[in-house]
Amino acid sequence: MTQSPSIAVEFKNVTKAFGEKRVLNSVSFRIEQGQALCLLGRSGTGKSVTLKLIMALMRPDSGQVWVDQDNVVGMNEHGLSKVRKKLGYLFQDAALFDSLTLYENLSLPLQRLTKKPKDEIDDVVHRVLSDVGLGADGAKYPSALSGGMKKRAGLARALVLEPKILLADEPSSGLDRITASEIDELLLRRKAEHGTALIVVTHDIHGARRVADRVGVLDKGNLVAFGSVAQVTESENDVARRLITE
Ligand SMILES: Nc1ncnc2c1ncn2[C@@H]1O[C@H](COP(=O)(O)OP(=O)(O)OP(=O)(O)O)[C@@H](O)[C@H]1O
Repeated sequence: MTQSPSIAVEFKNVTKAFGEKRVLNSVSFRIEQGQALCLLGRSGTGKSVTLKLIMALMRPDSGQVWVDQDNVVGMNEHGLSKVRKKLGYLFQDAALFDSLTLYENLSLPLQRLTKKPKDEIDDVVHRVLSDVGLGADGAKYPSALSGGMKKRAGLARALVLEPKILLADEPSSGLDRITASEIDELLLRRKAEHGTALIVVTHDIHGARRVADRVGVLDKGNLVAFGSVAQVTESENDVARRLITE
């Protein structure tokens, strides 16, 4: 089976349970290349599980998970490592090695996963660091960074391999409103300048309203609303409407 070339991520009737608890119940949605999806929902509704299914860190019980041109369900490790090169992840804790400088944290994946020579790696790392406003901070260790700087460093780490699709799990959690807006700006700029698709799990409705082309609301295992901010604001589903207009 082939997939439309413009698809970034598509779920087709994805179901996932842990024991008796059905976390996702036949969930289907599609996000195109260059679009931003914000996933909203109360705590424990399967938002992080959705990201893990996209990364193929988990398998669904049934259904298909398409990433770009491939259904990752049932794919072997060789295929998955190719697909994962298209994905960047911004984790809640930024996932930086504390014993390495920022520069070393960013150059490591380039050394491991590409054949780029050292001077090219230097160029890429400097460019990505300055893209996120940390151009002068490459020699610092993560412990010397503020919360907002750490998030930006995590974003730089996620972008250094130039992914087509960026997954972000609560990129603005723990940040003040202004710093959170700066992260949103960086995400939007990445989308505009590189056509990167964004899938952002967030509790920050303010940010979601600015960033999202599409909003998906998960509740009790179901995708209860999916559409533009305006469409979800008019949704017949109470939870979705309340979440987006909070
Ligand atoms: N590996 C696992 N084993 C068992 N249960 C799990 C596992 N991963 C997630 N769950 C359960 O699945 C449900 C959804 O978890 P998930 O982390 O996706 O929630 P979430 O919507 O991201 O919540 P939050 O907003 O609090 O981060 C929770 O009940 C969680 O306990």
